[in-house]
Amino acid sequence: MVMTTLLSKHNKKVKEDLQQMTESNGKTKISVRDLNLFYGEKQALYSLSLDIQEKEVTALIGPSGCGKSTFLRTLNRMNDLIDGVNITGDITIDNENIYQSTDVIKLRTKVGMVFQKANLFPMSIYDNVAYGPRGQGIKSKKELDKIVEESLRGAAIWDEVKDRLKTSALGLSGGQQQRICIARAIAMKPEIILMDEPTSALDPISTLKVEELIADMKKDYTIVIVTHNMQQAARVSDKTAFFLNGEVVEFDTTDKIFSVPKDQRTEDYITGRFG
Ligand SMILES: Nc1ncnc2c1ncn2[C@@H]1O[C@H](COP(=O)(O)OP(=O)(O)OP(=O)(O)O)[C@@H](O)[C@H]1O
Repeated sequence: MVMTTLLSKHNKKVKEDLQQMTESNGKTKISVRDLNLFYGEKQALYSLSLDIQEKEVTALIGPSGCGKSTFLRTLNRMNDLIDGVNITGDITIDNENIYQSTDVIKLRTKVGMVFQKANLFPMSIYDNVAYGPRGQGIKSKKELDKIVEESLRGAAIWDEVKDRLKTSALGLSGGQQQRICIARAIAMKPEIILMDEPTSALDPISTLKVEELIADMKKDYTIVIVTHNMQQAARVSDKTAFFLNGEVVEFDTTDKIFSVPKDQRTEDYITGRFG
């Protein structure tokens, strides 16, 4: 009963947040054209083409193994770290082809990432958030204090941790750790944040908090999120791409995907007939 009330309150808040936010400004932030990806001989992505709009939340859904995480990782060239990966096609961010430019560090600063499991360092909350900015050469305590506070506020966790910034981040709950990971990403001042099933290891209450946070964050960031949770995609995203066997079967507004999908396979998936 308590959970039902919480959920309906949460759904209402997320919906209100979404409504309050101005309609997308219609600017394409990420443009993908004819993208193919091979792990050695094995093809994992087939001729993907889609445009991701600035300051929108785009959800990637589909059954296990259909290529969602692989695609997500192409957006900040994380697949470059895997031996034998071969990519053809184009991805441009702000009209710059990210596979032609060699500055991968700059790219990963602009395109931050939050993983399925919180992966904090065994150090204090403060040092976790300050880690990236320090790596960029910021030494002034005053400046770092400001970045840490702003990032923790941006990740909606400042009030919970402001009195224990110097204690170990690993002492926090899973949900809090995930929000620190989001703060750590924000501290790098990215424009795009990729999230790979960010709530799959979290309990329902922490999940709600992260979802509210995502809805709030899209005023500042372009967010691409992989999720297995269809309700989550419906709640937090503006656009949804349905992946199947390495292809994008359908990409449209989330409302349309969940109410009037064009492709029978999308309908079968979202109604739980397979997956
Ligand atoms: N490092 C890798 N080397 C070889 N094959 C890989 C590698 N990573 C993923 N694959 C394969 O690529 C395909 C797509 O995997 P991917 O993890 O992108 O799917 P997914 O939709 O994110 O799955 P899930 O929902 O289970 O996380 C799968 O067949 C997978 O086995």
